[in-house]
Amino acid sequence: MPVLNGISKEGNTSFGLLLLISSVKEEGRILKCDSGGMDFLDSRRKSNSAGKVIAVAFFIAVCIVMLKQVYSPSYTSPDMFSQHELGVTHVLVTGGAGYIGSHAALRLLKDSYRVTIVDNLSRGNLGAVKVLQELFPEPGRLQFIYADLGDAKAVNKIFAENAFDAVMHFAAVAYVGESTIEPLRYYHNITSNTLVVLEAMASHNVKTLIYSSTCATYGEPIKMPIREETPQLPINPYGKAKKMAEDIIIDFSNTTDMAVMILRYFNVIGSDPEGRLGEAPRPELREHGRISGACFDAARGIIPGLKVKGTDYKTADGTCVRDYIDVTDLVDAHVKALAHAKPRKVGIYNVGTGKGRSVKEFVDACKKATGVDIKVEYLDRRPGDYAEVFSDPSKIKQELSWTAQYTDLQKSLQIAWKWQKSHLNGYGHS
Ligand SMILES: O=c1ccn([C@@H]2O[C@H](COP(=O)(O)OP(=O)(O)O[C@H]3OC[C@@H](O)[C@H](O)[C@H]3O)[C@@H](O)[C@H]2O)c(=O)[nH]1
Repeated sequence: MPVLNGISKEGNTSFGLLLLISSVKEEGRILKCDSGGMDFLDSRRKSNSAGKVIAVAFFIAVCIVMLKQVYSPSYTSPDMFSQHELGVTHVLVTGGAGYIGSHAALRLLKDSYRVTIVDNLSRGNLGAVKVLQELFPEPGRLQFIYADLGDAKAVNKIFAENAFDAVMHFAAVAYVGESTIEPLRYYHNITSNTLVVLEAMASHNVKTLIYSSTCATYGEPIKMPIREETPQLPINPYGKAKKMAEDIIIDFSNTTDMAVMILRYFNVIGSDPEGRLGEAPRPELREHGRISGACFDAARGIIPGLKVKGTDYKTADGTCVRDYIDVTDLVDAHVKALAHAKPRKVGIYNVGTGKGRSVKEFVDACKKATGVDIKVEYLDRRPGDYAEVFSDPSKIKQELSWTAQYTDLQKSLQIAWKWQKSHLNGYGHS
């Protein structure tokens, strides 16, 4: 139960009752009281029948409270968010407890937006939300809602209770390797959940969407660098699910006056330069993890070494080439996209540095940034990987006046390393 462990570790009292929930499914509805709750009933049953009635009543009351907790904002009253405030944009950040979503929420809050985070905490961290809450405690700035986007009823309720001006839709599973093993999880979580978000937006008249897409939608183009017009021919379920979500968004937006921005991220690295947030992937998903997480885990001695997956690609040194974009630059692109979003328009932008670096180069930069001589093991290719992708970011530069500022890979890794070193258990224990 990763979610509940995460909650208990955070020691958040407002979530105390959720500890009775025994199963939280990533893409499903929640709620089934666990054996702990039933044992509690059993012991009452033995004593007397009056006790039994009280116990049952108590049990039902606990369940009702739990349901209320789950479907209500957990930090701030929804009333404060139910009205548009003149001149203040209220952004729904799905997946705002995750790595990129939390950095985006921080930037939006710094820029005086009101933010509602919706997250099912399956991959994100309540600890990241708590950091944001401590930074922005004023009423009406930030609320957190624990909910799953696969639950259309819950999503509709959230939209009905809040007056959103825009949606930044980050929430998604995002491991290429995992997507080849569990494709249905990816189509559900990425494609059908996007449908749920779009339907809720349509029902509640929310007209601006910034969508997190990926370079994985291009697959393995013959010509580099990748432009937005480069044909999208994804080769793994992750890329395909994101491409389908893009298609659905575009088709739907053509029938409405929605303002849509689709950002195709390249490989995101780094963390908040002020050290407040970082990348904290779930340890149990380590085998699917991204290169940055693996490098840091190896540098911290959490894993014995880094496994480089594939050395026989047709690239200069035989390892895959990627375009590493710092998360601070990425969230800046989101804020610019939000500012430039126009009704009846779909803007599609690559978000990358324009420079490709091999996995071997990445590992060298990571060794220098951490000062650790990371042990490296060379393995076979990982299913779903493409040899080389890097962006042509000229469209976003021209149209949104955005360019990557953090182009020194080692420096970005150094910033991230600082957070990693001081958060050995991610957001669990510092
Ligand atoms: O432990 C590892 C992890 C990764 N790698 C390699 O490092 C390269 C980059 O892999 P990552 O998993 O970090 O990133 P990917 O390129 O697969 O996808 C990433 O970028 C696009 C985003 O939209 C995706 O969400 C993100 O996962 C690949 O060649 C991969 O095989 C290793 O050699 N060892």
